[in-house]
Amino acid sequence: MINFNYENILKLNEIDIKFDYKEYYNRFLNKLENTVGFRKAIFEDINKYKIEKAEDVVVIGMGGSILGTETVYYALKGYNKLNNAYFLDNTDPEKIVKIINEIKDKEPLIYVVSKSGNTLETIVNYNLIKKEVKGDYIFITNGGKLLEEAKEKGYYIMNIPENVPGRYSIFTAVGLAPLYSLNVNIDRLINGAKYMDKIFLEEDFYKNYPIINAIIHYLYEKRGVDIAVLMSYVESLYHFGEWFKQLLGESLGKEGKGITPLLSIGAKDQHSLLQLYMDGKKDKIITFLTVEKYRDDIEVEYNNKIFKLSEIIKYEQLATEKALTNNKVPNVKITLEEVKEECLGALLYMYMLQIGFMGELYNINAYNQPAVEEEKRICLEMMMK
Ligand SMILES: O=P(O)(O)OC[C@H]1O[C@H](O)[C@H](O)[C@@H](O)[C@@H]1O
Repeated sequence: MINFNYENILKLNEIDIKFDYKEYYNRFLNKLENTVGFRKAIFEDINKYKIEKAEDVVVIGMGGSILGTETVYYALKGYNKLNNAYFLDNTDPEKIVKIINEIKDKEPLIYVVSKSGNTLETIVNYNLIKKEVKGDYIFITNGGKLLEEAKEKGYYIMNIPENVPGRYSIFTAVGLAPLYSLNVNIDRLINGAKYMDKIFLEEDFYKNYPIINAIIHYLYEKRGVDIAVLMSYVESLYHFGEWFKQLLGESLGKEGKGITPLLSIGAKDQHSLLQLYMDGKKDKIITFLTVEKYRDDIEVEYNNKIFKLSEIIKYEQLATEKALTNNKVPNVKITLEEVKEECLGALLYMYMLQIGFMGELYNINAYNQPAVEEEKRICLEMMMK
């Protein structure tokens, strides 16, 4: 289903991964049992999220309230029989007006997703949709202006467990309800997370993917390697990168600490950023994201030899990995069997566990984001002058 390979880290032998992690691990398990709910969420009865399916589904949200849903939808779109999704996840007028023009003659199912219920962009986009589009509404929110609106209008309301932070909430109503409406098999998504949970409980540290990847990144960051490059050789996982960016950046970027996420797509970025990775500052660790099997393939001739395109991109990934290792650039590799619900569920949950555990290693709160409030205050003062 999913494999994590860190042989190149062992080859470089620059860090001692025989790290005494048990105290941190037990503290993390305890936190997941008693204060942070994203692990408990995967064991909930998910039938409560199966509200209805719809040909056209609008999702209005920001950050953790929409990035996970986009990740799964765009990864599967075109291969699974999915319904039409329209994501209002920004305030770019060109993007939003285009979407409104696409849906104004349809009668979509509209999800308004916001844990706080007070996010500016989500309220603004809801106000636009309310004015321009006829449809049925489902609100997924715990409070604020949007909960008041939903109650006043009598809309269907779903809540998010208070102890599940937004960027860790894909396996709650936030992701599962809209994905069900879009015809994603959410049972298989959760099964993938449960598969990863078994790996997370693995006593053998060297097989515990999220823990060992956390320790590798932590020990390398201590050596000044504080940029985590996610280099995906699967373009349909582009939105996973956007989700990963928020999870890593917002969870660990505190108290002057943090690791900077940097997204790359292979093979393209071999022609744009590889020079920097190979011969620039040695401050990056590369995570390759690959698949055993692409869902499409085609034969092509090169230098009088016939290849499958999947063979070529795999040679390119392996060559990049080898060149980086030769140049002592640390790198690890995650390989999905293929892009399907189970593998996506396992991947998303692996990173929640990895980054949550890194919060334990750094002894910081990986679940809040106090620093984002200042911008909101300044923006509101400017807008309401
Ligand atoms: O779900 P909401 O309350 O609307 O929050 C949406 C997003 O905005 C906040 O400002 C935080 O930066 C994110 O962690 C959060 O996911």
